[in-house]
Amino acid sequence: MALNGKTAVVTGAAMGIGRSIAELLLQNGAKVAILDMNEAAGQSLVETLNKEHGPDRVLFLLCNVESGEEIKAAFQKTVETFGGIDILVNNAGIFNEIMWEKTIGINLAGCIRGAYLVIEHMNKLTGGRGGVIVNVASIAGIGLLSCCPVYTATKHGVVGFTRAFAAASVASGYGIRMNALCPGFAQTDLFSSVQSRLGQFSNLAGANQELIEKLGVLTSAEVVQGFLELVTDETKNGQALIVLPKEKKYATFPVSPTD
Ligand SMILES: NC(=O)C1=CN([C@@H]2O[C@H](COP(=O)(O)OP(=O)(O)OC[C@H]3O[C@@H](n4cnc5c(N)ncnc54)[C@H](O)[C@@H]3O)[C@@H](O)[C@H]2O)C=CC1
Ligand SMILES: CC/C=C\C[C@H](O)/C=C/C=C\C=C\C=C\C(=O)[C@@H](O)C/C=C\CCC(=O)O
Repeated sequence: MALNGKTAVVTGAAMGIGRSIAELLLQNGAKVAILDMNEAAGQSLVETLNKEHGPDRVLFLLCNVESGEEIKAAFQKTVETFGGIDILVNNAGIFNEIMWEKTIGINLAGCIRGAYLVIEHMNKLTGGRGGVIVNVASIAGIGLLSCCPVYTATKHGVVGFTRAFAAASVASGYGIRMNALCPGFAQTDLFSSVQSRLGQFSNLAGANQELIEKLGVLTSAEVVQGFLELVTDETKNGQALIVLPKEKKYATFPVSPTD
């Protein structure tokens, strides 16, 4: 899929990894709707991006991905403004083992909510032109982080949802691809606040620090290397792309646990 002239929606894009994804899409000729619950940061980013990329290519929409109504309204506004939705990036996420139900509601349910609500705009069976969804998971969606079982569970959930949705979309003829981006640690506000948001297993903060030192820390700009491949390469569907400071690789899964 060539990006020039396409429309993308990126959740949680006012800062961090989502912001870098929105910037990359704009640099490649797409129009971008930035959805976020941080209005001040979102508005300020749009002003900056309008100056860099010219007017009428970027839109900020206040949206909490915990609300299906707000996501639905944001998608509708995007369609009215840009004429459709070709790309959805479910990026909004939090790290909070204390408020663990909220973590599930945003990281996993938010991603499912976005995907199910964008189907009506993309589904080829109902007049849509198809599209691609990228879910920002984590390598905690492939391996484990013992200091944060809930965060790990949400990201494993996102990877499982991605693989099953991708297969279901092919089997149903929707024309919608879905892939997961699985970065290691990245220097963002979420990463900086981890220590204060560990809950039940905050005693394992030291082990986590050792893992951070072993794996290294990415910049947001490095994280999004590989993102373009998941969007543009039409052969990529149901894939989980791991991004670490020194390598990028696709996760491999057993064909079937019963084989
Ligand atoms: N920073 C890291 O080490 C890694 C982060 N990730 C994932 O990347 C994604 C982005 O994380 P970061 O950029 O690090 O976080 P961040 O905290 O820097 O940015 C997150 C953005 O999402 C927005 N947001 C949070 N909750 C929201 C909600 N309910 N509705 C709408 N917007 C909401 C925030 O306002 C913020 O603009 C998350 O899904 C995270 O789990 C994955 C791997 C590594
Ligand atoms: C603390 C969370 C910070 C940012 C969130 C984020 O999504 C980043 C995750 C980055 C790393 C995930 C690491 C996964 C590691 C593995 O897969 C394990 O196999 C590594 C082996 C042992 C770790 C044991 C432990 O966690 O104590």
